[in-house]
Amino acid sequence: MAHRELTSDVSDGKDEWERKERLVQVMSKDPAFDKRGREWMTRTEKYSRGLRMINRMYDLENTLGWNRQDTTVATGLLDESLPISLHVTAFEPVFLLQASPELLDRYAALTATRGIFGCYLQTELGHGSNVASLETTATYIPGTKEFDIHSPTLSSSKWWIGALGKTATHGVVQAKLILPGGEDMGPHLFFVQLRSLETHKLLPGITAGDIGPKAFDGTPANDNGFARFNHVRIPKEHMLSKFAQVTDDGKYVKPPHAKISYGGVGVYVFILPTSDLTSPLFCRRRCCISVHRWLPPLGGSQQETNKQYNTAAVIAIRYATVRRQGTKGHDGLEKQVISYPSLHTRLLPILSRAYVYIGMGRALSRSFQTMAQRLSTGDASLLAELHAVTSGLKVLCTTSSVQDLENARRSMGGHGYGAFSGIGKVYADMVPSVTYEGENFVLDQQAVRAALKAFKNLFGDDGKSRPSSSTLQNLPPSTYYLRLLIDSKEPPVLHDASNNSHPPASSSSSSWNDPETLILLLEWRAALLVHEMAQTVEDPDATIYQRVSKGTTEAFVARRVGEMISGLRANSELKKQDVGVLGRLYLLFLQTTVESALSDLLSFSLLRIQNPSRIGASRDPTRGLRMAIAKNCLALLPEAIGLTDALGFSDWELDSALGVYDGRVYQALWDRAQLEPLNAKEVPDAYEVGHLDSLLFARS
Ligand SMILES: Cc1cc2nc3c(=O)[nH]c(=O)nc-3n(C[C@H](O)[C@H](O)[C@H](O)COP(=O)(O)OP(=O)(O)OC[C@H]3O[C@@H](n4cnc5c(N)ncnc54)[C@H](O)[C@@H]3O)c2cc1C
Repeated sequence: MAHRELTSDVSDGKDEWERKERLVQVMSKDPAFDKRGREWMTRTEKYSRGLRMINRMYDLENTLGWNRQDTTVATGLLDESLPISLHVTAFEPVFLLQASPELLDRYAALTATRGIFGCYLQTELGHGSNVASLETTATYIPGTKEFDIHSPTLSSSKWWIGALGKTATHGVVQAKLILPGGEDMGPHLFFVQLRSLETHKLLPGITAGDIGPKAFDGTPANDNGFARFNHVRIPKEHMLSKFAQVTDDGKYVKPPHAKISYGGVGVYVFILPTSDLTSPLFCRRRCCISVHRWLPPLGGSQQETNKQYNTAAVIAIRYATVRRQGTKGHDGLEKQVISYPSLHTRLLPILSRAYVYIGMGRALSRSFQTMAQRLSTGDASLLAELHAVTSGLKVLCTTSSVQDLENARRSMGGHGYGAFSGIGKVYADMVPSVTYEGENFVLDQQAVRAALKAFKNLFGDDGKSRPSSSTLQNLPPSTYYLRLLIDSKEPPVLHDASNNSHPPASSSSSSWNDPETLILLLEWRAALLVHEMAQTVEDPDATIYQRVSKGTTEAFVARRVGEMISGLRANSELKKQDVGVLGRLYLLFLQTTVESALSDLLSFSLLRIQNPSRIGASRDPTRGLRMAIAKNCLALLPEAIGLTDALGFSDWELDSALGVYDGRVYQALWDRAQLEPLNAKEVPDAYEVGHLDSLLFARS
């Protein structure tokens, strides 16, 4: 595989690839970004190191003349969650898009130059997903034209807020707006100064700090924090009032549209009236930010995001290729562990997902651009579609990446458990992604709600209406699968899954290698799941929400993968051989997605038992699929290293003894173990002070 051409393709073009190479050259040699020895640092040292890295990055921006995109990519190259990311991805966009012109005049420039450093304070000790029940209050006082920000209870303490613990000087606070007459208008956003710009001390009335270490010691350089407000006064202008406002005498001014939404560059912020806080729309801002982080090219390049996912594939496949274990062959060498089917059938699907999510990011990026253009002309018609898509994708991407990281780690045996494998740290940092920016099980409900709404729009509340042909033609990508439920002759009859006219799959081996068959199967599964949900919505079974969310999102993704496969043929930048390899990889994605959907496919009788009357033959209707996966993995095996190299990681970025480019993993492990502080002294201090001494003595 000619991975250089592919690298450029994966990196969103040659220019992006060259940008990344240029930045890696600089950063990997700069002592500020030296990763050696960080395993031994305390939490406090890691936090300080994080701040040093941010400072150095902006020094480099100035001295080397980096543009904003260079700095964004450089930030993405750092494999650490740093307080700056909250300033850039959460605080700044919300502030810029929702602050009044007067507030922008005073603070926009300071925000851009980090004269002030922000965080986003929504979650409280007592409430996360249920934003409508947040307790922090912002009471308007007409006499002084101020808001009084107050935390009335312990459970109203802001909690989990990234960069709040020790770093941020300002924050956007989500608080219930209380009018002078005591009327509660529900959560609104307020711009609050937290710390002095001279001394960095907390302002009067504010109690704040770091919430402490996180599970698996994840994101140690990020100071997720708590805060309580004791009647803190802020000027009236500090309400983020581009849309909803309060008049000087304390009257509420509603946003101009019932569900006003606003799109910005890179991150999309959606503002809703308070009555909508629990509606599906409320989640938009959060899930779109998630997708921004999770689907690579949305921010402009592959380097800045999602590399955690790709990291798992690269490290595990490189290691499995050099690791030998088992009986010796004719060449006198033990087998490469990647040659074991139980290993490569685990790892190659991870690689296929890494590639597919890069392509998905690109597709979604284009959709966001279209939406932004339409929004600028007042056309909000794409919002609901993108909301549906991003809700489901956030769940799908984060859930699968966390699982894949752990699978990749386990594939490396004992060495996978060592910190030097590089995967444990990534896992620890990534595992909360299933919780923040929309808890996945809560977001499932958003995806389901959107699917049910589309179903009802087509078939009516009773499921008996017949959609017009123009409605069908205009089905958006997120619900394209619903077309399958239409019987053109006898409207609105839904196909019976046992009807011979469908489903599309016969289980011959060729059909399992046909992308269109696999896509259709996934679309049928989505359509039947949504139909099932619509019939049983009053009495849902234990897992229907998760299955509908997953099923509909996977149908959407599968159709996009079909487009990626067609697009390969038209891609003149790629060599013919690479087109073939990528086609196989995408096919593997579809095959393994179908395999993971088998319980649904079998539930809906979408697969028929083979040779029902023949004794001695396989009766398993899924065997053909699993055989096709096994063969496809074998065919891809020689390409695995080329495909991982094409993801374009340097050793500095990976920071993994097991994933080193030259394959000298034992040397790398050995060298790193020598750095262990316990090894600094032949006889440890514990012996000198008597602990070890008495332990050994007791044994003898
Ligand atoms: C690393 C990290 C960084 C974060 N950074 C920030 C930040 O910068 N700013 C900020 O404001 N917040 C931040 N958060 C908080 C985050 O947004 C919340 O944790 C998240 O919204 C989930 O809320 P919760 O933790 O209260 O969980 P809960 O809402 O209490 O959920 C607990 C369980 O209940 C289930 N559940 C809840 N509601 C429903 C429902 N309606 N239906 C079915 N099941 C339900 C959930 O699925 C979950 O299993 C961060 C969190 C983490 C872990």
